[in-house]
Amino acid sequence: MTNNLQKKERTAVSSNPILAVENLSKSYGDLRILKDVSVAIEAGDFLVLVGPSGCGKSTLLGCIGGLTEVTSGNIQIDGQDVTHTDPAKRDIAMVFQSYALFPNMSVGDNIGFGLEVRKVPKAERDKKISQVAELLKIEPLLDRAPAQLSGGQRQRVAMGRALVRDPKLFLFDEPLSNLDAKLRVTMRTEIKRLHQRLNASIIYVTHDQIEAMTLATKIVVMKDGVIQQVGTPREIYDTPANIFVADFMGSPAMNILVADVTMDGLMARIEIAREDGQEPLILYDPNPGEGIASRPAGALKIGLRPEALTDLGSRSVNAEQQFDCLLDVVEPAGSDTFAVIRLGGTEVTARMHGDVDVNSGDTVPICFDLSKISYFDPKSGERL
Ligand SMILES: Nc1ncnc2c1ncn2[C@@H]1O[C@H](COP(=O)(O)OP(=O)(O)OP(=O)(O)O)[C@@H](O)[C@H]1O
Repeated sequence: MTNNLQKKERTAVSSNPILAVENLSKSYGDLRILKDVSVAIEAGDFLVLVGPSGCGKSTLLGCIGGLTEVTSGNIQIDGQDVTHTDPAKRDIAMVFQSYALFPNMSVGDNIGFGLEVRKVPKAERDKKISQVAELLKIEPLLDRAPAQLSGGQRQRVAMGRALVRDPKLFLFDEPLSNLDAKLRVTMRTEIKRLHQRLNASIIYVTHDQIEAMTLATKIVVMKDGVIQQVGTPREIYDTPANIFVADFMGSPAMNILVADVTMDGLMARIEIAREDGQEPLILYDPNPGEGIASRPAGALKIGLRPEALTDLGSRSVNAEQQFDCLLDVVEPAGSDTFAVIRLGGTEVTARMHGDVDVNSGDTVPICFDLSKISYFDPKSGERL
């Protein structure tokens, strides 16, 4: 049962997908880069592939785009098998990190190039170019050369070149990574707005988990060429499939600590060791779920997001689950203040309101909100 559930969580099954990748593997010699990857999206989905550097995101995108030949498996776009189809015949448009604009062509010609290659008549081409330029707010730039543009403007032109084609599928490979932090956030919002307006089907690669959370309708988390979890941003954040996902998605990361978990009536009693001979922390989870209720008592790993450890009076916390904790380090971050506490043999992060007056070395009451606690197998790291 658990295995089936996990399997279901790790593949996205869809009845009428615009893209379906089935059992895809890619190797270079003996090096297995993608291992039996299956994923599908509906038209209008914004799928973000996220994972650490080298996990195979770009390779997967390359296979979908036809730039990388697959070793085994199958790729369908809108019901057509394109596994071995030439990239130009897949009805997709790609936007890369490097933008790859033609330096000797004007912005307008860059945007229209794909249409010209497809022998679209000039009048129709010009109409589409100006529509896209209006959409991206780059009309005044159409006669300029790429060298005369800022990074953000180049990024828009690269997007314009993709948008003008109106393809079945857009592929984006880290399109914002060359931009400075502020512009990244602005462009992120613009891409999201564009997606909402056009309802385009997008596959987007990033190693930035905030970009993934903010843009995606569906996230695929990868590690070492294997899909770890497929889900909405909320599912991935609230119910990570394993400790890797829990740790990778969210900033600061989810606190993972060792605890002794026993059933006490219908509640789970969670005992967390403290340092310096202090009494252990005893917490109660009223809704531990069948997976925990039916397990023998023993040590588990539990996951609590920083916002589940908070100051009194903030958010909806149960004041009964409140303990004095020594704040090792306090890090004010404007709207939030983060505090590091030593618990369960590790350092955990509490997220407090930015206006609480606390300093490193203070001992203050911290409330534990267990409504979104995660339990993980201590050996495999899988969600229980
Ligand atoms: N042509 C190739 N020959 C051999 N190994 C390759 C080749 N292309 C990619 N790799 C390896 O495949 C793995 C996955 O690379 P890929 O670019 O897909 O990762 P990624 O998740 O997109 O990483 P990043 O976020 O750093 O771009 C890496 O270990 C890389 O070294």
